[in-house]
Amino acid sequence: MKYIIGIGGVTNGGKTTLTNRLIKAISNCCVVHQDDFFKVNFTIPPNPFTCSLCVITALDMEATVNTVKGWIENPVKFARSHGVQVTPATEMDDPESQVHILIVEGFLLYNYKPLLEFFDKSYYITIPYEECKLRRSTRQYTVPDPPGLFDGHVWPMYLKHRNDMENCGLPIEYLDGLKTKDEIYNQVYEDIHNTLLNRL
Ligand SMILES: Nc1ncnc2c1ncn2[C@@H]1O[C@H](COP(=O)(O)OP(=O)(O)O)[C@@H](O)[C@H]1O
Ligand SMILES: NC(=O)c1ccc[n+]([C@@H]2O[C@H](COP(=O)(O)O)[C@@H](O)[C@H]2O)c1
Repeated sequence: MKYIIGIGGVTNGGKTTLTNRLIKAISNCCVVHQDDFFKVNFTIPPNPFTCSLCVITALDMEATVNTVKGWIENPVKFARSHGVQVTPATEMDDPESQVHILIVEGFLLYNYKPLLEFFDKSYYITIPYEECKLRRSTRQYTVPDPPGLFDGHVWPMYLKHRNDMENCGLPIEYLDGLKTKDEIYNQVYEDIHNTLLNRL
């Protein structure tokens, strides 16, 4: 069995934090980080007024989809090539009975149609404006945000994409990013167990 879980959400909502805890706790679990598919030149500081950083065209989404397809084709090979240990299958095991999970994590997961069909679960972390601005102001990106980027580009783009996403047709499960890291992790871990892993 193969399941793909989306952890989407606002920048600095806690996607990476949650993902890192889940991959440690779940066996045979690989991850794809959308941030690894940026095709933007990060040596130039973004201009708050002409910035095109937080948009889908800043990302190589085709490559993201191909990476997901690579995992679907052979999760064991994918795991090995990404340094993830897989539980050894015995000769008696039916290969289909082994569970493999892929987490796809990123801020624009549900805004690219060709990716949508792959998700078995679609989580989305939200935090309010003030908290997001505060967390982003202390985050160390390759190129620091220039003054005005958050209000001029990052937050308006988030609102636009979130609005667009609501019509994507997926049953999105919203997570309150103001809860503690433990609370969010426990909520998602239990939900994954109850809805996916206990199906077997
Ligand atoms: N539930 C939480 N409560 C408070 N701070 C959090 C929580 N989750 C994450 N953080 C903090 O917010 C910042 C961004 O977290 P991160 O997981 O990198 O977010 P994202 O991947 O969504 O951009 C980090 O400093 C992290 O420690
Ligand atoms: N300035 C940089 O070096 C840089 C690099 C990669 C992503 N980003 C930002 O990261 C955000 C998405 O990633 P997070 O959801 O992990 O914050 C986007 O808002 C984008 O602006 C910035």
